[in-house]
Amino acid sequence: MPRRVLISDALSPAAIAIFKDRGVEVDFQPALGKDKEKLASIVGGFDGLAIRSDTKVTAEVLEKATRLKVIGRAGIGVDNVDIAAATAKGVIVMNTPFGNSITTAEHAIALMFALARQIPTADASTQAGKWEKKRFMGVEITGKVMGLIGCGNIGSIVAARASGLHMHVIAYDPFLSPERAQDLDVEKVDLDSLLARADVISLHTPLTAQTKNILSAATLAKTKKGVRIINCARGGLVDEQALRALLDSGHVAGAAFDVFVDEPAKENPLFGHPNVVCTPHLGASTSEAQENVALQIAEQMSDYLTRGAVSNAVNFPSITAEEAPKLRPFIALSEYLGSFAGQLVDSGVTKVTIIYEGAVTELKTKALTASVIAGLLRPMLADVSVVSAPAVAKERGIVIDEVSRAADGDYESLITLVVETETEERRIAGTVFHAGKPRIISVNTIDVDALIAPAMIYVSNEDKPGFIGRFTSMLGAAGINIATFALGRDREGGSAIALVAVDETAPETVLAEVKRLPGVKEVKALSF
Ligand SMILES: NC(=O)C1=CN([C@@H]2O[C@H](COP(=O)(O)OP(=O)(O)OC[C@H]3O[C@@H](n4cnc5c(N)ncnc54)[C@H](O)[C@@H]3O)[C@@H](O)[C@H]2O)C=CC1
Ligand SMILES: O=C(O)C(=O)COP(=O)(O)O
Repeated sequence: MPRRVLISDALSPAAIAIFKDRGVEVDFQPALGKDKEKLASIVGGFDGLAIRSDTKVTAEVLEKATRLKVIGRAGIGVDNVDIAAATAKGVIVMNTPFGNSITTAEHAIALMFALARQIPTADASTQAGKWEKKRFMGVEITGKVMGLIGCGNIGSIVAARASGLHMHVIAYDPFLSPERAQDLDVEKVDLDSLLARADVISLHTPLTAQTKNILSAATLAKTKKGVRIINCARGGLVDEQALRALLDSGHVAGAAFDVFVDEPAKENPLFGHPNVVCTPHLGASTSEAQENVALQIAEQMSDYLTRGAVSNAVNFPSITAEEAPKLRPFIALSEYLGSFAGQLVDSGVTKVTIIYEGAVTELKTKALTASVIAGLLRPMLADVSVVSAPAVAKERGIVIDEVSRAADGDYESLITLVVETETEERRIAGTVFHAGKPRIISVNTIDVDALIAPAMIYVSNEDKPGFIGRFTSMLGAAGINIATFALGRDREGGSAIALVAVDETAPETVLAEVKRLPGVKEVKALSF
């Protein structure tokens, strides 16, 4: 069935051609994002949803998105997507982290000049025929201190532009390394010194619990008199009421805002002040940036939907189109290992250790770990997916440990899964042979060689003569056909296991009969 993508925001039409070229059907409804009800009513028919900031992908929308596999944000901020709800549903959320950063940095600089020379009000006054030359006394930018809150992609471009304008750039960003600060010719400072020293403050962080109201009444009070404040990042970083009060008192000389707590902003505490310049979330709105982000998101989404490649996902590790086919059999193996263990354990899982050995360590083991966890949880939680599994496991307090080491046995690649519960430990290992078929090669340290089949029976027993004959006769008598039969034991007369692929699922009554055979310790029907 062809993949279908809904574009619910004003993306550049360049995206449509890319989707079509890659064999993905597109429904382009650029105004749909503003209509939550309509979006929810049709989203169920699509595998992909391409958006900008107008579309709010809430838990309610996701609830209806039964077929959705990927949300693509043509831009940077994904705060309009309920990532936790998307992850819980196994939906990949990807963005284009660089496509509009230059454009947004340029908007911050444009706003700085608009404030410094009062260009919007001077323009309005001049065109009204007033010629108020004396009213519009500006300030020079050269030699002033630019204080950046957040110095990531956009902040660092603003830093370079500001340095080019002969400003002294200081930055508050706890994640900015001293080496990177030096490369950028930026002085790394703490928030209080930035507030005390900056003539212009420009915000470039995402909106998080830590950054919400980072400029609050208390922090704004520590700013230098005459400061100018620019927000091209996200509404909510600045307390709008508190800023208005300081504009009114004359402490803050000007504010230029592109983003607001409530968008679209029809009313706002900042509106109407003579020293405020506002734009309607235009930071990313240049033809160059829009072309960039539309092309990029269409490529990324098509690559995922048609080839399994994941790039720039905020809730899943990246996988290139070249890696995807190599990874696929190992993803299947990982899910089988997890599912096998999940079907064997009887009590709550507390810890999962996944040991990767040999060539498989070169692959994206994060994706494999996610697959193991999805397989492990699926017998207990119906709709867990590779995307949602790590978050679900974390929520349940399951400790996940990943170990990678060189091969030291017969296999080029080996994955061993150790699952601990309050009462037991299970250890299952598997590999992928050249033909790409996953195989189980040991269970609880007993060697075996079994291909995985949709229906299997697992038996652990004492290694005593007569068991196999009785067991297979029992299956025969119940009309259960054996497809393959794999055996293993630790030593003669010790512990043994049987992994039997059968043509149909063995009923409980038959399993109970097998359990009563002498020497049988455990019997389970497995389905994959
Ligand atoms: N107005 C518009 O149209 C646009 C707005 N944006 C917004 O700009 C913001 C920044 O984007 P990028 O630079 O691409 O993101 P980025 O992730 O590259 O940089 C963000 C920086 O903020 C820093 N940071 C995080 N928490 C912090 C904290 N508590 N205090 C100080 N610094 C902190 C991070 O360490 C990072 O260096 C995002 O919110 C994005 O959504 C992006 C594009 C267009
Ligand atoms: O990329 C971002 O984070 C933006 O805020 C740009 O938003 P937009 O795509 O213009 O609605």
